[in-house]
Amino acid sequence: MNRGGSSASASANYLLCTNCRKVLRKDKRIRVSQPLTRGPSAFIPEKEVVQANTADERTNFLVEEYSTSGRLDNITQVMSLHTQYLESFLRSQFYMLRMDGPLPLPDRHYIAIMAAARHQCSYLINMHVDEFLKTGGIAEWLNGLEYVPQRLRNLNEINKLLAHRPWLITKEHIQKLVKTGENNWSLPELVHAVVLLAHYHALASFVFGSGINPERDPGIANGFRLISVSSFCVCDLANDNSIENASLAGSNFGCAEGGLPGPSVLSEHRHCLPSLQIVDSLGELEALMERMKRLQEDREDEETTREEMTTRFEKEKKESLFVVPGETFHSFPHSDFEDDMIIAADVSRYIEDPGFGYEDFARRGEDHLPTFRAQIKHASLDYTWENHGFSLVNRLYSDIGHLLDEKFRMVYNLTYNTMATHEDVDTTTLRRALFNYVHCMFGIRYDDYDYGEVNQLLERSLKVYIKTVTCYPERTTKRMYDSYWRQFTHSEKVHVNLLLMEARMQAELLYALRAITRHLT
Ligand SMILES: CC(C)C[C@H](N)C(=O)O
Repeated sequence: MNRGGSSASASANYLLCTNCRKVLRKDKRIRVSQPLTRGPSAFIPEKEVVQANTADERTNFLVEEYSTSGRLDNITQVMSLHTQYLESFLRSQFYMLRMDGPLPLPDRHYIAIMAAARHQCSYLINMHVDEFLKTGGIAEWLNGLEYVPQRLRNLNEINKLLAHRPWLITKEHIQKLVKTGENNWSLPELVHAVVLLAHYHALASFVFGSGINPERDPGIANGFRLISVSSFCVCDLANDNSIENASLAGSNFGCAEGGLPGPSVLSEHRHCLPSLQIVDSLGELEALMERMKRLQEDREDEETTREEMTTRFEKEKKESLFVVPGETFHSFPHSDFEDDMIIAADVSRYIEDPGFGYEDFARRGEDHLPTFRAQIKHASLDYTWENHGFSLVNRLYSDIGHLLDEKFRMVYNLTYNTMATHEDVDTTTLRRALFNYVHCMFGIRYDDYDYGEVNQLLERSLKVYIKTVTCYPERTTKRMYDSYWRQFTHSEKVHVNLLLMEARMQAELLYALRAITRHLT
C-alpha cells in the first residue's frame, strides 16, 4: 500500500469518521441505493412534506405557472412548507430563466451550472444540464469551461469571488468584463449574470441546508447511483430520523465534536441521551424565549453609545471567523483535508481554482484578521439594497429589482408567530438576528442594529450551522441540522434556511452592485 510513497502521503488518502470511526478512502466512490431516504429531503420525514403538499392547491398552481421543469421538484416540495414565500421565489426565478432578458436562454442555465459547481451541488447541476440542453444549448459545452466561448469563461473570476469572498469584488473586475474587446459584456448582460450567480449560490445553500434529495430518476440503473464519499461517510447519509440517530446530534454532550469518542462511548450515549436531551432542549427553548422577551423590553430604556455598537459588531464579526463547522472527519496525521479535497471531475470542470473558498481565518491565526472587509453602513448611506442595489438592478435589467425586492421583504417579514409549540410570539428579534448574522459574516454592518442581540439569541450549534450553510454549504450534515433548536419543527428549520439563503443572496448582490456603481461613477 505504501509502495514508493512516504507514509504521510499514503495516509493523506484516508480519513477517520468521527461518528462511526470507520476508515474511509477519500477518493472512493460507493454505490448507494437510491433514494437514500424517501421523500424530498434527507433531513425531514417524508410525511411532513407530503402532507403539506397534497393539502395545498396553491403550490400546484404555482408549479404550473412558474416552474421551468414543469414538475414538482424536491426543492419546490420542501419550500412549499412556506407557500407565500414560494410564490416570490418561483416568480423571480422564472423571470431570470424564462422571461425576456439580456442573456440567451441556454447561457442562463450554463451560468446556473457554473454557480452550483462552486459548491459541488450536483442536484442543481443535473437540473440545469437538462434545461441547458432542452433550451437548445450546445452539448459540447457540457465538457467543461474549456469548451465554452471565452466570454462566458471570463465569468469564472466573478463567480468565484461572489461565491466565497464577495467583499473582494472591485470596479476593476467589472471593468475587465465590460472592456475586453470582442468578448465584452454589456452592463445589462452582466447584471443578469450576476443575479443568476448569486441566486444559484444561495440556492445551493438551501439545497444542502435542507438535505434536498436527488430527484428520483428512473433512468438510473437498478435504483443505484454512484456517489463520491470523499466528503461524507455513509453513516452520515443514512437517515431514518430515529431517536438513535438524533441522539448523536447532541452538541451539548460533545460526543460528535472535539475528540474522538471510542465506539463504546458512542453506544453508551445512544442509550442514555434521548430523555436527557428532551428535558434539556425544552429548557433551551424557554430560555431563548425569555431572552427574546427581555431584549424587547430593554430596548426602550437602553441607550448604547455609537462606539459600543461598533465594538459589538466588530466582536461578533471577529468571533464568527472562529466558528468552525465541526468537521465530520479527522484526517490522519500530516494530511490536510482542505488541500487534498477531491472534487469529482464531473463537477469541477465547470469551474477553475476549485480550492478557493470562504477565507477561514481561524485556521491562520489572529494575525491575519481581515482589514479589507467593506462595511456597508446603513445610516451613512454607503450602500444598501433599498437605496442603491434595487434601483441599479432595475435600471439595467428591467423588473428584476422589483421581484427581488418583493422576495427579500417577504422572507424578512415572514412569520407565523410561533416558537416550536408556543403561539402568539413576536419572533422579530430572532429572525432579524439570523438575517443580520449572515450579513455580519460577510462584513456588512447596519449601524442601527445592536449585534449584542446576535450573541444573546444564537447559540453556538446554530452559529455553526449558519456558517456552514452560508459559507460552505456542501459540508452540511444531518447532524448539524439536528443539533440546534431541537424542539422546533422542520418547517421552522426550513424557514431558517430561507432566511439564510436570502441574506446570502442579498450580501452577494450588494458587493457586486456596489462595484458596478463604482465603475459607472
Ligand atoms: C424561524 C422561526 C423562529 C420562525 C417562527 N416560527 C415564526 O413564525 O416567526
